Amino acid sequence: MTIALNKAGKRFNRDWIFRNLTHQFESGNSYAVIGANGSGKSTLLQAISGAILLNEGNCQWASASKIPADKIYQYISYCAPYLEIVEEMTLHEFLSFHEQFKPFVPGIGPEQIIAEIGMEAAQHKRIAQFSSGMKQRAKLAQCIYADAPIVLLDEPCTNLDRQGIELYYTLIEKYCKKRLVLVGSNDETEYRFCNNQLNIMDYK
Ligand SMILES: Nc1ncnc2c1ncn2[C@@H]1O[C@H](COP(=O)(O)OP(=O)(O)OP(=O)(O)O)[C@@H](O)[C@H]1O
Repeated sequence: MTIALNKAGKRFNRDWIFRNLTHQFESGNSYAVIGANGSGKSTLLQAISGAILLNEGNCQWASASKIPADKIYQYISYCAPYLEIVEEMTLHEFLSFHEQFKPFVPGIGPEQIIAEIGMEAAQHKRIAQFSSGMKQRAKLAQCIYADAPIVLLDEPCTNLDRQGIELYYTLIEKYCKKRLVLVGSNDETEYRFCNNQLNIMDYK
């Protein structure tokens, strides 16, 4: 999988968030998108996901052949604080529901995921009753266990305690090595495994 940004630019009203951004991202690599609060990390991840349009330049996605923009969501798994989860469901229901749209990595189902993320005791509790750290574990699980070649993680350790952060590293190590991973963050804890860095401040 490759993602190629070519002279990409995004503005909201008259404010350019980034401009003239040319960069190639490849499977088997992990990229930290860094920069101060409000610099445009989430905006860039959303543009790469195809959720928002660029104002100049382009983003091209390719596997064996070019992937059209309206199909790229099938190849992407996304975890971010601004993405909601269905809180009326229990964790088990939520994972089973999600699996119908995007299958999990082969051989893994909701039960095994719940065991691996250490949430057996909470699996039949409504997500609305979860703590913020438990919700984040559920979001990470839904994202990382999905069998998608591109993994976009925006502030992935939000609300996680030390054990939650260890779990995050374990999931990255176990399931993300061959994928294309982008982490939007200004906290090194979240992106210390990344072998590439892109500072959004360089594209102002
Ligand atoms: N829909 C929108 N309409 C107008 N401005 C927006 C919109 N979304 C984001 N912005 C602005 O774009 C800029 C970049 O925001 P973005 O959320 O991408 O930053 P960030 O680097 O992810 O920040 P943080 O580290 O705080 O999460 C900010 O000034 C923000 O106010």
